[in-house]
Amino acid sequence: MIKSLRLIDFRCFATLSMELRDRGGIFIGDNAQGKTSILEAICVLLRLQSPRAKSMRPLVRFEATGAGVAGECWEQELTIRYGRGGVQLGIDGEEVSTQNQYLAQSGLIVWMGNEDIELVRGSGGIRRHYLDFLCSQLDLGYRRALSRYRRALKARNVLLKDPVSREAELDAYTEILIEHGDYLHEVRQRIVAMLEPRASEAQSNISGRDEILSLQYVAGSEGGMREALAVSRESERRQRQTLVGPHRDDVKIFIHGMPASEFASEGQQRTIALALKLAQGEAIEADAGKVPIYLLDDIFGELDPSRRNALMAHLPVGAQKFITTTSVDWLDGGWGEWPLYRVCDGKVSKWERDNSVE
Ligand SMILES: Nc1ncnc2c1ncn2[C@@H]1O[C@H](COP(=O)(O)OP(=O)(O)OP(=O)(O)O)[C@@H](O)[C@H]1O
Repeated sequence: MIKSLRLIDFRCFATLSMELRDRGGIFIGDNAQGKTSILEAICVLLRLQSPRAKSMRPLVRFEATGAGVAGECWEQELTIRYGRGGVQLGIDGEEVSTQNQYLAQSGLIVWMGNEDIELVRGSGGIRRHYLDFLCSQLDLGYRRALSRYRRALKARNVLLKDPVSREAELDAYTEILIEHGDYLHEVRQRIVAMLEPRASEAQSNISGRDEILSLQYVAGSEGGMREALAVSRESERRQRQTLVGPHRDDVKIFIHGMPASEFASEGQQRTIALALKLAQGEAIEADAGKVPIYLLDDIFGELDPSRRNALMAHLPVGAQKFITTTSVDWLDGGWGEWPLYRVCDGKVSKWERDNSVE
């Protein structure tokens, strides 16, 4: 659970300091007021990663030179400072030297956003990103393996493009790809196997129908990295790039045995995306033994009332959940027990219930 959040020069917030409740809360406001930025800050604080920025730089308030995020999470004080000297991480006032050390203690999350529909109809890269975010929360070695794999892949592709053959160097990078590629493959395969039954059940629950969802992990390195690289050696020389490995993995999604990207309606695709995220939360709980925090960024507008209510009913009761929305009308008066906040122009105040029909 996150008990408090403090921001300095983060996105549109010059400063923000707020206590958070165990249940979570609903942040209500017009567009471009700062709602998503609050959820983003929680995501950064817990996972050192923003769902919409590749680096920390865009998170710094326009006029400022650095940004800070801090909060009490699972009884520890987490701090992140970002400025000219880079990123500084702290837990309970002690500086933490590596991101992995910080992430091992920080906390787990599920992010749900409007763009999640791309999990179903977008490219394989989007599904790999979804898997990477989940796998790195469940496997401590995953992030390191992924970053070493990516670096070796990049270097190897440069060598393959070089007209001068540099076999010894190529072989050295091949070994790194094999070591980390097989590791990534094993973790992804295990996690997809955990996801499938959970996603399938969530799909039936949210749709309220017998919609059969199935997943298939398609490895980009059939038969293991060493064999796959040996088989593709001639083709990769011709095409001048590494053709096999986890960077080519995908997760195929089927509804009633048919590819969901081609056969599912938009509403079904949104439901599948939600089911994948609910499955993510359950997999985290089963594997890590911790209930993740759920961050739901403005997803209710696109769902019909029955799917909205089904989603609310299937979010784990004991989990802390933070939701952003432009209006609470869809809650249908069911907001009685939710802490409600108004977000306006980079400031947060208590939502006055009398305003709820604005
Ligand atoms: N680095 C930054 N510094 C200052 N302001 C920023 C920065 N990055 C984004 N903003 C601005 O912060 C404001 C709030 O953005 P945010 O995405 O949090 O809004 P929101 O309330 O979630 O809006 P919506 O409902 O449209 O999703 C926007 O006006 C955005 O342009």
